[in-house]
Amino acid sequence: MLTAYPVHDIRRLETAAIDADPAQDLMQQAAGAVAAVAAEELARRRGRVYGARVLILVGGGNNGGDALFAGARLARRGARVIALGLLGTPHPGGLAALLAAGGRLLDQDQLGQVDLDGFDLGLDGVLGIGGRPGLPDQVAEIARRLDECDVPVVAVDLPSGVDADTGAVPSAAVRATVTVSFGAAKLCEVIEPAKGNCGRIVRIDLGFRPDNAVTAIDVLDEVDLARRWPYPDARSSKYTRGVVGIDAGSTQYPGAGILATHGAVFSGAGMVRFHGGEEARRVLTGALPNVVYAEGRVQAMLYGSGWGDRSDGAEVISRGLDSGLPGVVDADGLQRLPSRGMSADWLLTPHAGELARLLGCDRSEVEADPLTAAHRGADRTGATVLLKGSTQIVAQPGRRSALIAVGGPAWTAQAGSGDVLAGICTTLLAAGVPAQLAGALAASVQAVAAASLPGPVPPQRLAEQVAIVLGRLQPQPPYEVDHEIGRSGDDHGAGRR
Ligand SMILES: NC(=O)C1=CN([C@@H]2O[C@H](COP(=O)(O)OP(=O)(O)OC[C@H]3O[C@@H](n4cnc5c(N)ncnc54)[C@H](O)[C@@H]3O)[C@@H](O)[C@H]2O)[C@@H](O)CC1
Ligand SMILES: Nc1ncnc2c1ncn2[C@@H]1O[C@H](COP(=O)(O)OP(=O)(O)O)[C@@H](O)[C@H]1O
Ligand SMILES: [K+]
Repeated sequence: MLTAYPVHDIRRLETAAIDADPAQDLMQQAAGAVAAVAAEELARRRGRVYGARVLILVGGGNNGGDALFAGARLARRGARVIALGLLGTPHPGGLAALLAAGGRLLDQDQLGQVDLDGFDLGLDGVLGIGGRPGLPDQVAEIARRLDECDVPVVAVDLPSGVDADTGAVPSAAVRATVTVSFGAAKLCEVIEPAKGNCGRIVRIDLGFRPDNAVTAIDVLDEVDLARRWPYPDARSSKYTRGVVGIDAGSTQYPGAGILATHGAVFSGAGMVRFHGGEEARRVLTGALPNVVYAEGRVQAMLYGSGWGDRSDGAEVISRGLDSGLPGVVDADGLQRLPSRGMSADWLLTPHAGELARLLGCDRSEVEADPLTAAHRGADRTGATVLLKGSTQIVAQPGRRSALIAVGGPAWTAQAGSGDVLAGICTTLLAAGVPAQLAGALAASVQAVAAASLPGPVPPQRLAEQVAIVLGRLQPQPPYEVDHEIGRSGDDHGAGRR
């Protein structure tokens, strides 16, 4: 699991690392790492560093200092390095090192002297964690031109212009080929759209020790998925595995109930009770005869997928809340949440458009800053929110931490995937997994299942793949091997030749 932090926590981790070893020179370590990554990039593209043309974009802070010291190292290896001083005064020590190594400094007025197309590599040292999102127009124009000319860019610590704290890209920002990130991961590395500006990420250990910051964002990987999934064991029964109740679909959208049921069954529900319409029942009876239609005990409920304009939706959800059981509200149910507020044990599964409607804002606002939107959704409703999309974020009401699920291929975004996902979420709630972890595990397993396939498949097939992936990931118990059994003792070996 990777943990990402907002800037104020990163500064705190940095201070602790410096206090622990005051003699270390973090800037030189950072510069050394940037130079090494830049050299690798140059070697890959043109065979060697010697003679390469390198442009450094230099801001007025320590980020520019890192870039200048890195540039000095490249200049000492024979690169022709030009630094463009863009914001404020360049770091004096870094500049002196670059000039001593044979590099040059140009200011913005001399930009006309350089042909951006002719550079083999750019180093982005405009802004680091001290940067406010956005770039002044002239800097934005240079960043845009480098991108247009396909000049590879190595970003120092983060791509300048992104919002390091949210992953938003409110206006212009550098698009990096590689980002050399120092110490701890920043939120912009793990949340779209900023994640897309980072390119490949190379993390450099500067001795920062992770801690349990209340604002930390945990990004799950396959190992976490396998470790945290509630696999049944010898003591399990269908009730400990969990009974899922599904009230989804409608005459207009019968498929949603069918797909949600596939999600619940193939993610390992102990039993599924289907409370949706007749059309869906007829299909399910043939496709999944294990599904039960009788009323009875359930341990978690799903509401809302494919409800359309169902008029009694708000009362149905309200009664579900009164029951004290955990529940999932998806799709059309999200517009029918009771005004008295929800419970953090409940999971809402909106995509950006649905969350925008809940918040009364534009979809673009949610897409531009999904982390903030997910937190607002949780605070506004009182429920846990799984915001779906290319970054799948699970936020809880009143908490600034969040979980991010494993990311999947973009083709997962298809009608019906959300219904399957809602069914998987409900299986996990029924098995007793808390809502935030349930949302993150469900979104992760769907993403891993999709990634394990060669290409797009319909959502019911994706649900089946979830079962295959869960089987593959299941940790094997550490069986004691009894070497005596089967060894050729007098009795056992008698019949063998
Ligand atoms: N503190 C440490 O221990 C280390 C810091 N390092 C580097 O230091 C960086 C942080 O340095 P700083 O705190 O100096 O911050 P930055 O280098 O990010 O720059 C901050 C400066 O830019 C200006 N500025 C911010 N946003 C702007 C915008 N949108 N438009 C125009 N000007 C803007 C600010 O007014 C300030 O002068 C890190 O990202 C990293 O690269 C590394 O050397 C490793 C160690
Ligand atoms: N660009 C993307 N890249 C990867 N996964 C995505 C992307 N967009 C959506 N997803 C995922 O695909 C699934 C489809 O969700 P959704 O759009 O809500 O489907 P539906 O419309 O059927 O409800 C979700 O798990 C979501 O997080
Ligand atoms: K930068």
